[in-house]
Amino acid sequence: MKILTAAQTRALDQATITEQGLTSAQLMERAAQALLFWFYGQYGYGRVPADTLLLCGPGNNGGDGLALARLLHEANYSVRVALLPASRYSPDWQHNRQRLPAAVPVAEISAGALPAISADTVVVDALFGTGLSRPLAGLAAAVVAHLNQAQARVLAVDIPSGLFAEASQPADSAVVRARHTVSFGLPKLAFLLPQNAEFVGEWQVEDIELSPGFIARTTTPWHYTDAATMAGQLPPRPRFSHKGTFGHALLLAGSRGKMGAAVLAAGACLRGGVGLLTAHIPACGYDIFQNSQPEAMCLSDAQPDHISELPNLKPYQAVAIGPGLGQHAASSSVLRQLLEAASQPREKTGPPLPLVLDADALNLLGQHRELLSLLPENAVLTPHPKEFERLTEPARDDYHRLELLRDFAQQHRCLVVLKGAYTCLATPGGELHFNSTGNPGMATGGSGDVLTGLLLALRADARLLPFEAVRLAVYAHGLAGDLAAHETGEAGLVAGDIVRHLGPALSRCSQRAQNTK
Ligand SMILES: NC(=O)C1=CN([C@@H]2O[C@H](COP(=O)(O)OP(=O)(O)OC[C@H]3O[C@@H](n4cnc5c(N)ncnc54)[C@H](O)[C@@H]3O)[C@@H](O)[C@H]2O)[C@@H](O)CC1
Ligand SMILES: Nc1ncnc2c1ncn2[C@@H]1O[C@H](COP(=O)(O)OP(=O)(O)O)[C@@H](O)[C@H]1O
Ligand SMILES: [K+]
Repeated sequence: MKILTAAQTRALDQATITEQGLTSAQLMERAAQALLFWFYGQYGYGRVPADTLLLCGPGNNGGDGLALARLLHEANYSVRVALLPASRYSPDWQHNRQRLPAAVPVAEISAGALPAISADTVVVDALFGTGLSRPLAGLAAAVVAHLNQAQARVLAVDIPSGLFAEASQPADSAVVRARHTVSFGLPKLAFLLPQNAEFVGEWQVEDIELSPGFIARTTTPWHYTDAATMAGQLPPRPRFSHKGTFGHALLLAGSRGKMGAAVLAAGACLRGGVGLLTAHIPACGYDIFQNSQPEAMCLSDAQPDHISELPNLKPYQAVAIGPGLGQHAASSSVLRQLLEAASQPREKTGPPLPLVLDADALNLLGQHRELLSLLPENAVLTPHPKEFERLTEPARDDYHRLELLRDFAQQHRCLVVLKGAYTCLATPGGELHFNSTGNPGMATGGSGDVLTGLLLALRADARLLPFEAVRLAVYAHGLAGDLAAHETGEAGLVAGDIVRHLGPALSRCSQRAQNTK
């Protein structure tokens, strides 16, 4: 799914109207219907809130609010409307103002007459949408401050008023703190960034049949990976496949006290469908590893507590390094040797050895930035924001972090997975793909190691292109976390639960096998 700018969204609106032979008021009616269904979903038919206040601005966002007020009134909700005065109202605002039944109380807001809002009022914020051209000031800002201090349940129409759709607003600007946001057609970039969570609340996107042709023709660096994007992305395992078909992966992981990271990553790699897995681990971890992962092979390092040797890479189709590695100088030297070996072409024409770098491998890269020039094309790096900062610089805000991310992936021709809620995958071509799956239960030690193992499995599978493998791993990892949380609850979720649910998560992304019997 694409994410468009506010300007592109306006053009999409226009294209939909032209292509489908609609009036703009008819499109607005679709938006209002979607909002009405949100109310039905929340309150059912019989349990309507005692007091619903619609705050309506002068543009089409306010027009949506006016249309919704009519629909709610017709559905026997007790509604009242407060209008923000302006010198100009949009034509569809005027149309819906006229259609509002006289029985609905309408008041004009002024500094001395702000609408009454109690903690029990359900407030629809239809002040400003994607037409916001500057931070809110004056009366609009006063209304927002009044609303925010009332602590009422707020539903924002399209986007919380005062929030820019794809940039930071100046600090201390007035922005509505919504509990819910219902948007139309496509998500907005602002919804995906931690700095906006306090304003956006829970968000959802309702389909109002916006022009698919226009969306397909419109270019954007931003994408949202949802279930529809991922359907059928994992190829079926051919009937006559054998373990060589899915690649032999090498995992370099673990140190004394952190063997669990190696075990979790290995488990995820095996559940990710790899053909063969070899783990190279410090000698202290040999028994632990062999006992917990009998399906994997194990190479023991000469050093007891950390990795100091790089195995011969010839047998392997992909290598991951980092989980639980520690930052010993000898392990740092192994990382350097690995990058040097991987930056040499394997065969004359073949792609470079697929690499996945995580955790301490990233911290070591941050300490030795000269190694970045050795990264082979399409190497996968999986930093969380702190690890990413060590590779680049502190970000001013979440939008700046996205810029740094995009630049880094383009400059080093690698795939960077910036982890968190809505994990963002940056490609060498400058695209940013935000992931839709996952939950706060995954904010627990070892979740990232599981992702590394799954990435390793899918990068070893030669049937998947590098970008496809990484996007699939990120999505399936989050989905496995969601399936696990269903069983354990979020607080009770541990990383091993994610491993156990990788199989079902991948199945949901798989194509049905055809002609394989
Ligand atoms: N395809 C879509 O996305 C659809 C959008 N619709 C609605 O239309 C909205 C966009 O409507 P508009 O383009 O009319 O924009 P808005 O409703 O956001 O308002 C724009 C108006 O507010 C003024 N304005 C902007 N910033 C201001 C500020 N800081 N202080 C005071 N006034 C300010 C502008 O000069 C303009 O008059 C969407 O957010 C959505 O709610 C729906 O009606 C139908 C479908
Ligand atoms: N709130 C959240 N919502 C969705 N996914 C999350 C959330 N918190 C963490 N995750 C996921 O869990 C993983 C955590 O990785 P990481 O920070 O490396 O943890 P660790 O080092 O403990 O393994 C990442 O894939 C991240 O996207
Ligand atoms: K709004």
